[in-house]
Amino acid sequence: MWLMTITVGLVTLVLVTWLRDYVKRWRMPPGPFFWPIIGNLFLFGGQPFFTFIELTKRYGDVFSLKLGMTDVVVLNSLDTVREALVKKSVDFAGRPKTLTADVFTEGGKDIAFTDYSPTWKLHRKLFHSATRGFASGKNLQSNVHESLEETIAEFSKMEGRVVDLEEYIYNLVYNVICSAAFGVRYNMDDEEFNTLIKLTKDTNEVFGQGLLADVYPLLRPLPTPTIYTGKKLAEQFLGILGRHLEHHRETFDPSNLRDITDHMIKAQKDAEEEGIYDVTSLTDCHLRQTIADVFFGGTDTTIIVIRWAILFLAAHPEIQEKVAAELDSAVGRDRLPELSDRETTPYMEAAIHEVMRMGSIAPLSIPRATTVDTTLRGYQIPKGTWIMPNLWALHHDPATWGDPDVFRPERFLDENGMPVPKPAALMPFSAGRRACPGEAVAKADTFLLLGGLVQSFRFTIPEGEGPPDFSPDERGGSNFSLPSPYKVVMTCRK
Ligand code: HEM
Repeated sequence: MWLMTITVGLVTLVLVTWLRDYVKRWRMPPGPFFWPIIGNLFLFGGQPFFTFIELTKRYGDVFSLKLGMTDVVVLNSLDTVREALVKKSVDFAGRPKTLTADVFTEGGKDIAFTDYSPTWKLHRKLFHSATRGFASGKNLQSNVHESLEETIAEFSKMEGRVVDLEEYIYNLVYNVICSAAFGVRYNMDDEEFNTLIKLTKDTNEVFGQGLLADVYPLLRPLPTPTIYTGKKLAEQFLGILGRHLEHHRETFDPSNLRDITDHMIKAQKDAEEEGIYDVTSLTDCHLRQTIADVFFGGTDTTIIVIRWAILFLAAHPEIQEKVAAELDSAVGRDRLPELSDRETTPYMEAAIHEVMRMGSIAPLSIPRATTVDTTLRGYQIPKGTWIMPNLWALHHDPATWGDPDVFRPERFLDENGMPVPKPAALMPFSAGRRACPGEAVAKADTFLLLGGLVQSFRFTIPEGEGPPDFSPDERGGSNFSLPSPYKVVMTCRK
């Protein structure tokens, strides 16, 4: 009898919640039918940025879905993204509160996954000034050059062979990020280097697609093996970062800021001296979390950009030749490209824009959440609704780009080969209050790495292979648009 009562009670609760959600939906953007409990879960599988484009045909450029029992609003056009992220930037500046984020951010002490709050604002401000300072300083360039020289030597040994460069690019970029974050450049066989790489890859594997408890918060108290593994991974990773932070504090010299950690310590000290901040939000735990953001925000993204770039250039030899010829005339062949060369290499910059547009590395950005009850296009959006900007849709909209599936850097240049103002619809780093604060570092790294590689090698598709497939690999899921595994042949240009 009691089993029957519990079952009837639960079914009634589920139906009442479902009906209440349906009533709430009347004033929200339209969307497809959703089931009790699972909602539209199946529409989020695979590569949902494609599914969402299909859904715009029926529901328009802004629509509502249910991810389990969580409300999600998807933005599929420049207009809706700008209205939400730029015009109503505070209303849309939150992040969903998820168990995945809590496990890795020691309860929300980082920047990327923390909700909109005074502490987030403070840390973001410090991070922004630290990364800007680092991106314009001389250390970034010399760090990249050192790592690049090693990789160029290694690539030279593989001249003429058919190779998959994924692992090499991963190690190259990871090393560049390590030296940006805490000034250490590792040998490829260094134990700590390989531990860091393994921890990052394991973390992405275990948590890449999030936990069920993220969309069913009632499951949060359940101690699952995945959460246990995640906590262990986070502990080990943060332990290494913590030791580097400690060493930086002991050896800190304000007249020689070596890396982002030093820039952060300096920004922290300045903030303390100004005395206007709550020092309880300036702990080493926060700082360690910020450094972790550099890893999780900067590695995969930059690796994917370089991998897309090599694939697009190998598949378009005439464009690769133009990039190389411009580097030859602006830089020559006796030194690696430097940041000051960016001003005299507009074609290279245009090619990087085009890689970021066609590749759309973070196709759904990082989900936002509304901080208050708000409106969009006259529809109501309740506080706490998850917001997904479909950057892939913006970057592949035929109405904006004409021929979105063609790799054509010229679209960012005028008839004299000079840069045109950056189109508003190009936003690989998103927009508004939470737009990527690592943009300056990412652009500097990409220019130096790609410039050095194209200056040194000609990349070609192996003989006998047809044109490569540019559709993103399914392994990237909803988080990343990454190229499918591919091989190239390298010929030395020097
Ligand atoms: C090509 C490389 C990169 C791409 C395409 C990229 C893209 C993005 C995107 C789309 C977001 C979400 C912004 C939003 O919610 O509106 C983001 C956030 C973020 N990125 Fe990047 N990123 C890149 C490189 C980097 C690098 C190198 C760093 C660190 C040095 C970094 C650190 C962060 C952080 C900390 C956030 C969270 C910002 C916040 O929540 O306030 N990113 N990035």
